[in-house]
Amino acid sequence: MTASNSSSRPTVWCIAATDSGGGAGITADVRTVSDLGCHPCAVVTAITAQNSLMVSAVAAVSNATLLDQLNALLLDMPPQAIKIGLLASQAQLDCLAAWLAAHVSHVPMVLDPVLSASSGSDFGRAKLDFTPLLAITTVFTPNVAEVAALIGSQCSSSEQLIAAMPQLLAMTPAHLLLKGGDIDDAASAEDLLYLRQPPFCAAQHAEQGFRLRTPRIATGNNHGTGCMLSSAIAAFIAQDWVIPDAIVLAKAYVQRGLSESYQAGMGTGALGHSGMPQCLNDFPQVLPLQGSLPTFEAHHDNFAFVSPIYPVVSNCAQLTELLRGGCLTLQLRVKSDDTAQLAATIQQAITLAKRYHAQLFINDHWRLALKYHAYGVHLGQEDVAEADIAALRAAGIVIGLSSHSFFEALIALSYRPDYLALGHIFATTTKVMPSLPQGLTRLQHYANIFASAIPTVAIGGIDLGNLAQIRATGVQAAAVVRAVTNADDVADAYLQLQQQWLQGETTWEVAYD
Ligand SMILES: Cc1ncc(COP(=O)(O)OP(=O)(O)O)c(N)n1
Ligand SMILES: Cc1nc(C(=O)O)sc1CCOP(=O)(O)O
Ligand SMILES: [Mg+2]
Repeated sequence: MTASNSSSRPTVWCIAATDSGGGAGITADVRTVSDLGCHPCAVVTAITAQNSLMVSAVAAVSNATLLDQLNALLLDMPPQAIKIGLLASQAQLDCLAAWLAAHVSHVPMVLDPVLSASSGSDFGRAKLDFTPLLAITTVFTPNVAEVAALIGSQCSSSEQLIAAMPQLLAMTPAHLLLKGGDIDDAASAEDLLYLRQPPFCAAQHAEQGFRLRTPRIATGNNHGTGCMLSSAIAAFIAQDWVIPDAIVLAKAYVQRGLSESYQAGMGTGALGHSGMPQCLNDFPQVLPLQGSLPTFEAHHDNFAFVSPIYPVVSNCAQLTELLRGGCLTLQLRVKSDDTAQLAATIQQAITLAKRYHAQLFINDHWRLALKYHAYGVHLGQEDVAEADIAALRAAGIVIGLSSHSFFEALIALSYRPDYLALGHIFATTTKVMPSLPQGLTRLQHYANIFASAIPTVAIGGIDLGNLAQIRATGVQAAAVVRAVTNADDVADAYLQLQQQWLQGETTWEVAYD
């Protein structure tokens, strides 16, 4: 057995107060960060005397002691992400903000303002001015009571949280995660997310609000939920998940923590810590902030890829060769502004595919797919919001949707597609991608979580050399462009890939990047 490589654990600084009761504060942060595979460093801002029933004292550390801790860490253990929790005074907040701005302003910071705890404790900090910290914050996570204190008016409903957003956005360049768990709703809990433009994410989700909805877990043991959420976000950011993914993964982690919460003391008990989220049901639904999704008929429960190798081509000549070669799952992806030519090509392709009873997906052009009665459409995140999904459903057209992150996959699932594409796995020259290649380790996470709920297909940089590893993750299909279209004989290239996939069922093991 080999020891795990300590350098593979990113460092997360937790700047927060102790909780003598063990369920919240820096105790919860350190457990969370460690449980999620990062190394936690603990910078104590105050020592609290508390149990599961009450907070009886908060003793601030001096600014000198705070700076001693930070300077010691900076010398030896620079952070990949920082979580900031309870701060004891305005002087401490100002001192911390100045130090962070001077030394680590490039590091992503998650700020949980901790003015009011989910256990009901009020730390008496309602008058803190967070302005200096908010200028350098990456993700800001106030709850409803904290939003009320920040904007100086009543806030106890989702509508009031939405109304508060412009005022909060004016205070900070951070992404906002407004926690609605304390809003009175028996069935579900809903946080509101406002995304700026996160790095390595497509622009279509930037500067927009979303509802992150989870079923409410019936437990009174929720001490430290805000601490756990913010430190989990920091841990996932430190592991290079894009910010929307860090947020939905952290939400899933807290949801599981609530499911596995336990009584500790006579009052508000503590949360379970159960590692990387594994269960789709723990993830929030990602819904638009305004309006609602149209209600769709159920997706085609029995859709399956006939061919696990799914070539994506741009013309009818290659489509014909593939159909003759026995390929029964294909996509026509034509990027052209010539509308007459486009319509003719799509109509011809649909007619051809029907002759072979093939599953032909039309990329992007859902109106033409409807008009010419295609078997299926493949839509990107930018297409799906404006596509008439209800009309496609009513016409019996099978729908595949793209995703490039957990966040996008959750958006896609809210449209109830028939399959989910996971991209891009390896580097590709076929198209310019805003996202980074996901790699096999991440594909394995996606497959673990999504592949049992919906057929999945991996795409991006897949060829004969890496197909076996893709197959081993458990996705149901691999979509390929260049591996087929650049071959002299496209049908032969397809057959080799198909053969490799079918052979690989028992003989290959995944080797992670
Ligand atoms: C199987 C499959 N997966 C993903 C894509 C990408 O679709 P989209 O996001 O719509 O991007 P474009 O293909 O339109 O550039 C796909 N085409 N097929
Ligand atoms: C069209 C497309 N969509 C992607 C996604 O990630 O959504 S990657 C991609 C190109 C895949 O081409 P190749 O197999 O030549 O790398
Ligand atoms: Mg598209």
